[in-house]
Amino acid sequence: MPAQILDGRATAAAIKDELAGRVATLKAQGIVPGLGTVLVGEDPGSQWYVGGKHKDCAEVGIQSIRRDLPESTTQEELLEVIAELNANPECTGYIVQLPLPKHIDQDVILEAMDPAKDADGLHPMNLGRLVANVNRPMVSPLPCTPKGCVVLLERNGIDLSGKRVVVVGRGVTIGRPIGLLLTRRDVNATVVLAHTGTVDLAAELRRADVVIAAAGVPHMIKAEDLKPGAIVLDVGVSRVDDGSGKAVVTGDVDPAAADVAAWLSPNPGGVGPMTRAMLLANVVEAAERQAATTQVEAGTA
Ligand SMILES: Nc1nc(=O)c2c([nH]1)NC[C@@H]1CN(c3ccc(C(=O)N[C@@H](CCC(=O)O)C(=O)O)cc3)C=[N+]21
Repeated sequence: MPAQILDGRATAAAIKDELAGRVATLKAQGIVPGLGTVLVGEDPGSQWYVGGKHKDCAEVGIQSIRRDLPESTTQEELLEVIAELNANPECTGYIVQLPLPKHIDQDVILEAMDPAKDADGLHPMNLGRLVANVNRPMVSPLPCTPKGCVVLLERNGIDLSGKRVVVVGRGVTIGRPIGLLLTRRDVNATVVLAHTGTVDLAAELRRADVVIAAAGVPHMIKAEDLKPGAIVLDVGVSRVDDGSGKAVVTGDVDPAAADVAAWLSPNPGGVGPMTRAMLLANVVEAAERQAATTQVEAGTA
């Protein structure tokens, strides 16, 4: 029996409907959530992602603020834009689209953001709160892609308690943080973090109840490496030539995995839309935190 599909588009659409209601509640309290995006350079993929975020915002009633800067922007100039968004009251949360050009130090930029406005959950303070396990919606944001993976499984009724999860890839946006979410008591999975230095990845994959493929290597996860009945999340995104000179989005998982897995998140159509929905959720949560603080200060809580 072919794998059941973890439909990220449908799950994200349901979440966006719920968020639209929360945005309306905030607006009734006089708070308008606003997402800022900072894009440096002209990479078509990055431009497409940023455009998508603004469309998503419009759909749920979040205002959006866009800062598109040329490739030649210096680190100092970018830091000025960060300072402006930190101070801008209309911007309740923002993201800096990654990757940044090579002449800019990503860590310096992320650290300069106001952690309370970090819609991606990638500020070192917020990642630190995740490590310290003090990270709850009313405290600070979670990174969007890891959160999107966990919510996609949850909303499809998949319980990870006691399951052996193999994460492939150690990048900061997914591979590194996701194990911290999956090993919380409320999720309760056991996690192996595999990477390019892993000896015999196939052996690790064969023992995995759940595979989270986030390496960014097209079709590296083969059907024959999977345990029959595995749950497979295809997170990696690559753009490859389809043979006619057209670039198509390709995941890390060979499509033949659908014959072996019990559940499969397709790519596109799986974790990507969930990442976008979680960004919106982070913006709404940040505005809700702001609303709660304002009420406490006004003595109306
Ligand atoms: N600061 C920052 N935050 C990010 O969250 C971030 C980033 N930088 N840099 C790039 C990666 C990648 N990423 C995706 C978001 C949505 C889809 C997505 O929605 N994809 C659709 C369509 C794919 C297509 O057709 O191109 C899908 O999977 O169905 C994919 C990938 C966010 N990232």
